[in-house]
Amino acid sequence: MNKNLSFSVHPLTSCPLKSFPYTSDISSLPGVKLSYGTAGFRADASILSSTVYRVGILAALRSLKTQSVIGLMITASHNKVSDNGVKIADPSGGMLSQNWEPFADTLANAPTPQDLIQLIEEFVKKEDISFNGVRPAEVLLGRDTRPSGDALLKAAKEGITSIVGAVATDMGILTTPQLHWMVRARNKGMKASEQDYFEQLSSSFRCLMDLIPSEKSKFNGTNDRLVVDGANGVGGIKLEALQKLLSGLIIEVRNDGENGGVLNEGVGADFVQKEKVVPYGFGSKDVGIRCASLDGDADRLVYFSVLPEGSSRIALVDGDKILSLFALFIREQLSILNEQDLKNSHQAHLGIVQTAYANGASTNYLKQLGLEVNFTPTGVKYLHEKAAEFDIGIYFEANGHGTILFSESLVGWLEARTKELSSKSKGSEVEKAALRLLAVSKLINQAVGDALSGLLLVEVILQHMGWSIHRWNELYHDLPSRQLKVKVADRTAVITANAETVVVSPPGLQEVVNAEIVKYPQGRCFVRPSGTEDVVRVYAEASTQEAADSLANSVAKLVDQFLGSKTS
Ligand SMILES: CC(=O)N[C@H]1[C@@H](OP(=O)(O)O)O[C@H](CO)[C@@H](O)[C@@H]1O
Ligand SMILES: [Mg+2]
Repeated sequence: MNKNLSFSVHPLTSCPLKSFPYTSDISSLPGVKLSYGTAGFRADASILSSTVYRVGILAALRSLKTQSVIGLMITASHNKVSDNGVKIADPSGGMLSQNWEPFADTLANAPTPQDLIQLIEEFVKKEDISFNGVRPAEVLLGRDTRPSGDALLKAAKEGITSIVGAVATDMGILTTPQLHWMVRARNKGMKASEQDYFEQLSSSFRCLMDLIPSEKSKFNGTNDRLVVDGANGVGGIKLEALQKLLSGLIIEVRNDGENGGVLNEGVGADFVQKEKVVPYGFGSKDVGIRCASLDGDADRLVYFSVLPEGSSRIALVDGDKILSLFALFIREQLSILNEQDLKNSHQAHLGIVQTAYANGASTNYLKQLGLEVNFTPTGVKYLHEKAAEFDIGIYFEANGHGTILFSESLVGWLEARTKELSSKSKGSEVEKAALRLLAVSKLINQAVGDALSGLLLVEVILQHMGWSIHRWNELYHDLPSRQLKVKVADRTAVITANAETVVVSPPGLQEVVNAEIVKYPQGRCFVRPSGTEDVVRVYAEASTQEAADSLANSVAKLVDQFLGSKTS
């Protein structure tokens, strides 16, 4: 392999690239084609260095194009420890702009260094990226606790600094949401260190705790205790650091990676949500206690309590229920403001965003509260984009990834109004509601779903309501559901519409699925190609578990008939 291919400056773009130390290790693996999906690039860590190197180049170009700080996170989230991945945080702290994803794909899959150089030159020209007289590129780097992180970090740094003048700043081992938070903070000219993150979360948590109505807080010694499964990843370590700044909450972290546990193996939010059993380290001693589980990079959060019968079964409190709890609290504060504050010219609009995987019972519950519920395709980027359309937009995937977005205009109004009220109506209900909303906007990560900030918000709302996890879980009862994966010859043959609830191609499939659904009371079922695995997913819901299983199985058979089994 040509290890240090020198590059001559292109006459048209004057693209001052230096060298290409990582020739493509992907091209030597026939059949491997990477695609920048909802989770960036993910694969076995041993084949990723050239990809991460190339994403380093991409991040530096993105920084030049936007004239802002960009983030590059090395993680494979809830996947196994031998996997790794890489994704980019845009200037807002959100996901990489969707119109750069095709470039990311071609860059990652370019077979030779020459192809790579040509692609970059063409893209730089097309996007009109300038190298002269502009702010040099700056990329913040983060990685999770995976052992492969160090080597991939080195590849990323080399990719970034192959663009002349570009600066790569290593922020260390972080949760994914911490890195996104830092990118957003840097671009807003705010303090952006890890300590600043911890201080913002802990001070807004304290503020919300201080605003709990005294008659509502029925918590006693047992109820301020929370046990957290850290998935043997980065989240548990960070939570242990964060909790030193908190009072009024006792957190015990298990599976923090210190005692030989393997990342995501029998632990973590993905395992708990999918398997609906206790993670390793939990059992009959925990019956009735409030427990939470983070995923490997701490951007997903679910709660659970261990059931008395057996000791491995749990009552799962998933992302839909976290969303419902948040929606109730926000709605309560907004109605105080909208109804009682005569000066409130800002009648704030609250919107809820879910995907088709949200349990139908949660959607019904939210609609019964009078809330507007919107649906988007699966993938955080779609939910986030939709939620940003509201004054306050709450989004969650059932798997526990979500957050609450506040519009800048609402935050500006709340800041001004709380100042005004603090001199004229100090201690009034209206002032408290405005202060609470402002504190939530600072506590909950505005860049991306964040298990640590989500956890603190859940905890303070439960204390505000005086609720146990059982009371919370009783908000509504989930409809029985079943998810299946079908391996087909070509999953891209499945094309969907209406937020992935209707199959438009292959023709005729939706009609036969509909004919199945009508056989089941409260039946709902949809079919979509996964964005992260080479499978077609089938989701079914019905009034009993047997019916949901039977509906899912029949539809999986239909998918198989229409699309043909995978031959390998
Ligand atoms: C049913 C399901 O859980 N789908 C997950 C999964 O996407 P798929 O496109 O379904 O593979 O991974 C995504 C990225 O982590 C996550 O956003 C999404 O919720
Ligand atoms: Mg994750």
